[in-house]
Amino acid sequence: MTDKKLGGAGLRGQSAGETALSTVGKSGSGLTYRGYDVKDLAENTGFEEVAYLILHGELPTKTQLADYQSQLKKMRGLPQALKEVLERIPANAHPMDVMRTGCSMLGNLEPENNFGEQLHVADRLLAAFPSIICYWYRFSHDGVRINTETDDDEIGAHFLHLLHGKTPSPLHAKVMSVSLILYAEHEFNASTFTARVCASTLSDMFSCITGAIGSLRGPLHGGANEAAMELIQEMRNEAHAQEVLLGKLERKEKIMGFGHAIYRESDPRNAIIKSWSEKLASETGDDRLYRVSVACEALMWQEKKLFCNADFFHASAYHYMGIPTKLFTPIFVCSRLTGWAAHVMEQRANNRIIRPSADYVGVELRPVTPLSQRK
Ligand SMILES: CC(=O)SCCNC(=O)CCNC(=O)[C@H](O)C(C)(C)COP(=O)(O)OP(=O)(O)OC[C@H]1O[C@@H](n2cnc3c(N)ncnc32)[C@H](O)[C@@H]1OP(=O)(O)O
Ligand SMILES: O=C([O-])CC(=O)C(=O)O
Repeated sequence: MTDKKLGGAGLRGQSAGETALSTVGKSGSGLTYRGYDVKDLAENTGFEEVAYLILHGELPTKTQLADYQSQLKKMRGLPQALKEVLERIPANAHPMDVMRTGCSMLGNLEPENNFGEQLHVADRLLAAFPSIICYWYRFSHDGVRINTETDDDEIGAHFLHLLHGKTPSPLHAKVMSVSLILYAEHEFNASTFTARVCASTLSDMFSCITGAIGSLRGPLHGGANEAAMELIQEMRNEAHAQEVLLGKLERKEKIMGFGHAIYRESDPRNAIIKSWSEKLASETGDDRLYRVSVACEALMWQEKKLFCNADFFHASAYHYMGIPTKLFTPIFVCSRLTGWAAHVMEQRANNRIIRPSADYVGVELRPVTPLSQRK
């Protein structure tokens, strides 16, 4: 991993624009949002404060935070037409497809009429995304039409409340808040870049976010937290974890939840979610998933110098809170929306259409053979 070549494929190592939103892997600070270290934010703030910071530029005062939370709480309801669409999506649909459709449908019902509405649209999506995914999940899996308007101040607690039908414990509410903070923003990652490319054509916010959801869906990006869960749930103990991983490495399979396009030695979000996963493991009294995850981390470093990215310990943490695996990546959407929307706004504020060039490697110029003569 240390002699990695930058540049070339995947635009790796090339700057594709400027941002004032975050730094990733800058020496001395693993990850910062608008100048604050993510560790500092995870220890000392809640997700709504971070969402406000990312979208507005500064942390809110106490009054601003209270106003923001009460404003978001009022925006959790879903229009009837959107609920009807969600009810028609089958239980075996991919939940990221549900998010994509839900976002797109809301854009039909409540379009962004002009860019002056961009912050309102971001807030609306922030409030509505947990409602969209949980309304669909509870209807398609449990046959119930839930009321999506809870009184929880925090989005993470609200999500768990909708999912489980009861107010979560303080520990679970805290872990959700931390998790949403960790996933909120990450510079020019694939999904954010998708949003910015879409924004650069002067498209609307819903289109930018819908496209970003599509990019996040893949297992090389946001989908890795679900893939990591599928990997660890089969592992009986540490020795079995080693055996499974060595077999995969031997077969040159990718291990989901490891490695990163930018970080070279560690992902600063990992230590944070790992420590919360450990707390959840001791709370539940079943630490198998945590232990096998730690064994995977050690083995991957020993064998390949590959480290856990943000997704790996999220798998066990979410599982310990009773969250179905298929909802892991949609939670990422509920958080990353803040980064996406802020990047869309930043792109719009100093826009030039994003249109790189390509190196042509196809056939030389040739004449068209008339259809009757083609073999
Ligand atoms: C929140 C997030 O989106 S974080 C990322 C989530 N994605 C994953 O966890 C999926 C697994 N990881 C990966 O596929 C990759 O590490 C990525 C997509 C994250 C980064 O890709 P790249 O920048 O191309 O990786 P990088 O250049 O560092 O890879 C170097 C070598 O390590 C290997 N490698 C990288 N990650 C892994 C992995 N998880 N398992 C096995 N081998 C790996 C690559 O195959 C590559 O070897 P090669 O040159 O022989 O093919
Ligand atoms: O930055 C990346 O390439 C992927 C990532 O970790 C994120 O989007 O959080």
